[in-house]
Amino acid sequence: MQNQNIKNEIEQLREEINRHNYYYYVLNQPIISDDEYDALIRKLISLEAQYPQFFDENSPTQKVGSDISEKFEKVEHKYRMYSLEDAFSEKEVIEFDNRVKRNLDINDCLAYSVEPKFDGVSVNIIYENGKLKVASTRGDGIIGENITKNIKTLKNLPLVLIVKNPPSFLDVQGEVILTKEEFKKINEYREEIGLALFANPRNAAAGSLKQLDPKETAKRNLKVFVYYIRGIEAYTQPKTQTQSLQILKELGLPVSELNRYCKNIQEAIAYRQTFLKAREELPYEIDGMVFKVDDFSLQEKLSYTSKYPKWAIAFKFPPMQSSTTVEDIIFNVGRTGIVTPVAILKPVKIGGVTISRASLHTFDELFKKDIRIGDYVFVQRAGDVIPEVVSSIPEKRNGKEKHVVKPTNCPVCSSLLQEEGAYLICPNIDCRARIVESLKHFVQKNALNIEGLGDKIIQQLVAKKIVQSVSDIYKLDKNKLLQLDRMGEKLANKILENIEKSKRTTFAKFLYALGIKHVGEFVANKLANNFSLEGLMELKDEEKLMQIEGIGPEIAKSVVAFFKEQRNINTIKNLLENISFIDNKKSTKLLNETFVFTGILGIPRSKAKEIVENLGGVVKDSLSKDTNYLVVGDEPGSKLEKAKKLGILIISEDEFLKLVGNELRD
Ligand SMILES: NC(=O)c1ccc[n+]([C@@H]2O[C@H](COP(=O)([O-])OP(=O)(O)OC[C@H]3O[C@@H](n4cnc5c(N)ncnc54)[C@H](O)[C@@H]3O)[C@@H](O)[C@H]2O)c1
Ligand SMILES: [Zn+2]
Repeated sequence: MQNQNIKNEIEQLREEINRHNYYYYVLNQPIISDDEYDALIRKLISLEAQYPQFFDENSPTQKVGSDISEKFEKVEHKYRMYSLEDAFSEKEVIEFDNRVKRNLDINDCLAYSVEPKFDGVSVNIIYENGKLKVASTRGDGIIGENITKNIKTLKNLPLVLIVKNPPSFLDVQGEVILTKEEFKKINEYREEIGLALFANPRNAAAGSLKQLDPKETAKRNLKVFVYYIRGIEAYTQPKTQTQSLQILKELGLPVSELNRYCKNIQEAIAYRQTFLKAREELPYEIDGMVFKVDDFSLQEKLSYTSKYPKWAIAFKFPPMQSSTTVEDIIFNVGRTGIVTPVAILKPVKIGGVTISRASLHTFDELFKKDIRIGDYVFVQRAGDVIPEVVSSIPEKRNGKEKHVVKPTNCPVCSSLLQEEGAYLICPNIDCRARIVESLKHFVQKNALNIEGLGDKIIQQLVAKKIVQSVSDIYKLDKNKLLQLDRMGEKLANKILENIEKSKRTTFAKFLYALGIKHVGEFVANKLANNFSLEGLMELKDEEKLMQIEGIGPEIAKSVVAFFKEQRNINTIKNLLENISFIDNKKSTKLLNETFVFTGILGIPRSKAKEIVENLGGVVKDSLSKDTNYLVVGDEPGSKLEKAKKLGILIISEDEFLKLVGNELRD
């Protein structure tokens, strides 16, 4: 009886996973997040291992998920296409390394080719006598779909190999991907015309690649990276994965710059570690690093399971996306009066952080995305920005979900709200919510950095009318602070000390702290570099502002309007009774010098960038002839070699800090 129950459970799991495979691979519209899917797979793997009597070669644990639709002509692969085994912890990876060594009966270290695991669509591409002949999708691994016409629209893939004697036959595998930016654009467009949104760039890439009309594919700006040579004739035969990647590069095919040969598993793990944060700055998604046993003769000995090579493992990153339910949608009044809908979520862990609210940006977006209270949604976190709701999952509705109604009055001060373009605005400058938000912004780390003045304290200060404008912060004293709940001597002293410290700041930080609409840190720096405070107050129109690169009409308009408002001028004057600027004038120490960074630095990259920009320099992501300095941290990437070739000045982090001098003192 017990066995019957287990069998049922296994079968139900298989059925459920197959259903999700269909949503994911064929429709490109998953209804659960990848981590939920991975959990189902893991559960099934463990049950199947425990109860081998229920083995089934058709189980989704034994086969790659098939993306075969009825839309395209079929192609039989010359070489079978596999998936990859996953690992989620260092322990699992070490186990893998040990298992491989055991199977090979060796004790020495194993060298690996470590490569980014692109989160895209697997494709097989065949060149004959240097010409692109056929391209196909993975399909079920044995038979794929012919997407040659679509692949030919990819701009970074050569149709002809430009080497003197190209191989007579070349069979490669790679990944078609979409940049994060392009993904956003596609979803914005779909939102506009009322189509279901893609949950992530991978699904969007798959949807874009498998368009019946190649012209549609061409519009999507897809890219491909190749990572396997599966067959090559009349050309150098690679003996290792590292050599294969070199040959691919030499043939002019797009190969990732992030691939690296690592002489043992520790080095491989350490290299992957450097991408935990760095991946957020890459223009496309990678969801892990693939470790491949480098030596082909060893690969051959290890061979394959029915689903993946036994010589490779994907060491995944914690996912940045998950799904959860919307428990409520509330209206938040920002410091500029803009009212935004915010989703209150059933708490969910994403990339190690618990998320319980997510922005919905504007009401237009909320309605277009059709997010309802009670909905299941995909939620995404990127870097330090506020998490956002990507899309709802209508398949999971039960009919009890509630639509949101646009408010007519400010939820805080009850003023009648006004429509301004895409925005809904509380026009009351004295609205308590606006003051609270202005204060929160003002004391932020990147603004005037007044630690200790937390949200709860600010709310009390405003509710008790002790503070009614940002400049009132400088009128605070111990007596006033001690009127607040949960305020002790010690905290009060600390806050006053920090307020004192904030009185010396840079002009750029001051401008940013004012909370002018559309003026973030970047624009504040630009303004500070080009204008004095008087200059900004004297602006008659937008023209002068718009001559500055990076400042468009909308920003310019908002800046001019801000300095025209007498209330704001008064606030500035009151603030300047206490605040003075250091480095008020733009430093020209590094004027127009170009910097590129590589490897891990002791200080955050953002900080290094800020320092350079404050001194008039420029930071770029990639090297060119015009680069002046390459700053090298620990474990530098391929940029180091390239810089040597280009004859660029290479300096260490210490040298860099010396070069920028005092700028680091906070
Ligand atoms: N949310 C859902 O409903 C759902 C459903 C099905 C699958 N999925 C997701 O898809 C995963 C399974 O998909 P999969 O079988 O394609 O496996 P995978 O995406 O986890 O890994 C295998 C693939 O990685 C790709 N890859 C990228 N870079 C590579 C490199 N440098 N070298 C080699 N291969 C590289 C290849 O295309 C290969 O096929 C699941 O773990 C899950 O995250 C989600
Ligand atoms: Zn209001």
